[in-house]
Amino acid sequence: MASARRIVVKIGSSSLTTAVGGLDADRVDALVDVIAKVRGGRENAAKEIVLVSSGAIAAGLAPLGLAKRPRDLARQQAAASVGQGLLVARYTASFARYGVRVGQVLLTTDDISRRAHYRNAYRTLEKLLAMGALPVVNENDTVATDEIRFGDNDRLAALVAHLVRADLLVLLSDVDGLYDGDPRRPGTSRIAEVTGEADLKGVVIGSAGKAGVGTGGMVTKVDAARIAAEAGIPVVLTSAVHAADALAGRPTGTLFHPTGKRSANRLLWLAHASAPRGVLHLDDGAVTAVVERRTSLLPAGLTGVEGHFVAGDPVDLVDESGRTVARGLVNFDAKELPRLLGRSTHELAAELGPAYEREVVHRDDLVVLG
Ligand SMILES: Nc1ncnc2c1ncn2[C@@H]1O[C@H](COP(=O)(O)OP(=O)(O)O)[C@@H](O)[C@H]1O
Ligand SMILES: N[C@@H](CCC(=O)OP(=O)(O)O)C(=O)O
Repeated sequence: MASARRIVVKIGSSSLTTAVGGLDADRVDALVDVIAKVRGGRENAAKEIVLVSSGAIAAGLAPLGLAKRPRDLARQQAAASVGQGLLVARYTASFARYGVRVGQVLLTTDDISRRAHYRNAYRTLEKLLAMGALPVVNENDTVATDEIRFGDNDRLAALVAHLVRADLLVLLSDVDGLYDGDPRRPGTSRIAEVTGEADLKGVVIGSAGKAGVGTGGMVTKVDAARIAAEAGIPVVLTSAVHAADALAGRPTGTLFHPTGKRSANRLLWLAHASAPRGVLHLDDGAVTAVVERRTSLLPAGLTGVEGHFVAGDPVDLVDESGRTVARGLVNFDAKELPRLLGRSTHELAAELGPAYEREVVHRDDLVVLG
């Protein structure tokens, strides 16, 4: 852990805002102090840090005269629009004390779920790091709709950690780790290490805390930890006041050990990040081919199509009982598919032209779901 060179740090709204709402400059500065110290100087930084920071909506509430987080998306987006500017201005000024430049990166689900966008996001983050800047990432709340929102930055942080091939993910919250029950109740204790699902058995994982500005509570943090651990990335979940320990690799909070191999999950993002835009129904033969033989999905094995998607969108592949067996990026628009159902690629190529010889979903763009 101490040797981790590239670290993604995620900080929650509850750790950046004051009790009465609005951005807490002192808490931002305290976090920046810790990050700037472990990162090292502007030249030859000892560690590369990507900061995933929540707090845009929370920071925008007071300036817009809102007493609490609004329920409707439009006002949340207005608050995020005002707050994101304030948040990044604050980080920029605070990191400037150490001569460190900040680069704002706002991501939508598309940026993580579509391959071309994914590569683009990767390139930008890599370049910022290579140029010695510190990326500050958030969801692009102002343009995201309910359907396409991550909604929580915990999972976004796990996907960013996977995207930049981080050595460590640090989730900072207002609670110093995962507890075996809601820590607001007496008699619960902190879990120091999680090595796999068995350690989470019987743990009561609850929703957001008292501050009322966080979104996911512990549920999304544990989900995020699972995603990262599955991708081979260790995760430390602790409170913002223990950030220095977490970043230095000293024991603190809850450590989630990696459960998967680092390279084995090239399409991890597809399974976890994408809101499927449609459903492809497969016959038994196609299910066996895709799930067991890991082949591409051809039109011959398709029995039905649902949804309004275009080529490149993520879709679910379901078996005859309606169970989702895989997810993939489809090569056709929804409206092209009905006439192709159950037909062989040779037949289609002869009838409609060589463009119709392609797979419905290529095996390189498929993840089989357990
Ligand atoms: N089992 C648990 N262990 C730790 N915290 C929990 C648990 N169940 C619920 N929580 C609550 O989750 C809160 C953290 O979530 P949230 O407020 O969304 O944080 P953030 O803004 O940092 O993302 C904690 O303050 C805690 O009250
Ligand atoms: N993108 C939102 C944050 C969403 C979120 O996950 O918040 P939190 O639970 O505080 O980490 C914002 O900046 O307000």
